[in-house]
Amino acid sequence: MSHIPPPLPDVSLPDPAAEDELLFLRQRLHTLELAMGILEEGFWDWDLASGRVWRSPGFYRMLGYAAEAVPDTPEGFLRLIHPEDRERVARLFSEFLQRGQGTCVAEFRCKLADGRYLWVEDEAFWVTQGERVSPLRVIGSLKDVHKRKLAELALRHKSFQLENLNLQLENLVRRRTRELERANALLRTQLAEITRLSTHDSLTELYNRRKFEAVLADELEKSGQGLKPLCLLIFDIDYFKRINDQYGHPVGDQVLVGLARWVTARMRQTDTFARWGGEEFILLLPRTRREEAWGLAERLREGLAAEAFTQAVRLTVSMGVAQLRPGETGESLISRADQYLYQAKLSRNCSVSHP
Ligand SMILES: Nc1nc2c(ncn2[C@@H]2O[C@H](COP(=O)(O)OP(=O)(O)OP(=O)(O)O)[C@@H](O)[C@H]2O)c(=O)[nH]1
Repeated sequence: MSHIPPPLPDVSLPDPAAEDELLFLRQRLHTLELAMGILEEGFWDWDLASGRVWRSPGFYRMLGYAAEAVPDTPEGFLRLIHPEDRERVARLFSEFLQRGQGTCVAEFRCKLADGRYLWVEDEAFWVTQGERVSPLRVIGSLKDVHKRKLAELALRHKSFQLENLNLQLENLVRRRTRELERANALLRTQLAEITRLSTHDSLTELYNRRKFEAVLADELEKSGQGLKPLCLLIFDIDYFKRINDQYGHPVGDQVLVGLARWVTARMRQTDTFARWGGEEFILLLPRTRREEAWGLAERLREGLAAEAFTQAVRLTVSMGVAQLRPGETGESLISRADQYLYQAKLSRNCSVSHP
């Protein structure tokens, strides 16, 4: 190994004890020099008085330079530090020098002889000698931390990527949740609308025939199949076709809506009002005798005839009124009221009822 120095030449001293001590010291120094030659780590020793830096063989081996290729000054080494790290390291080192004691550790990239860069860790110490208070030298070690540093950087990069992915994922989840909430709200609205349409007439917003029949079945039960009075009133607008023909279908629609609102406003809470079809409407009057139902039919008929609907449209209605007979079915009750309506239609603008 060319870097291992030969032992120092023997120098004879007159005092045998001093000679023994010198021999012992020479051997230790030689051991130290051998160790320096073997160690992988690099060592350096800066003598502040001369300004020169000594570096160990391991130092040059690590960086691949011949000893004479790196000037033996701190600046000579500073030039090998990666430009992106140089200022930081120089600042750290200068602060350390100003402190005049302690240690300083820095990690940076160092340029190798083949042009590549190696991550190293440089640790510097102040050295005082003997009784002297002011330090004379600064020494340090240089370690190859390239693999560890690359793994650390790769890990940092991965964790950065992960954080980014996490953020993207969170954003995606937030966006999807918002979309789902919107879709759910839309579905709820649509479902409510479908439910409403299954029970309501879309033009007048009254109950439709289906819902009315369900209510009728309930009320039949409640009436004890006719033991308690229950009346049904069917009415139909007279000559409604003429209104459509004269004012147009949209006005006809508005008239139907106006009539529905007008009657609804005059109903009792227990009554059920529905559009039976076309310009035909139906009213269910629980706990109501035929005479009362008849009175109501007449009041509605007269009131409607006196009312001016949209575009001052005037109309009359014909009514059929029937009270549930004991044991009678809902179908039969409707059919009877319809027959009375048919009879009313013979003269129009009147109500017909039979016991
Ligand atoms: N605008 C509008 N017209 C409707 C609607 N449903 C049914 N009609 C109309 O109602 C009219 C019913 O005509 P008809 O059955 O001849 O009865 P009418 O003209 O009222 O005569 P009578 O009932 O015999 O007095 C038709 O012209 C239908 O087009 C609706 O939702 N909107």
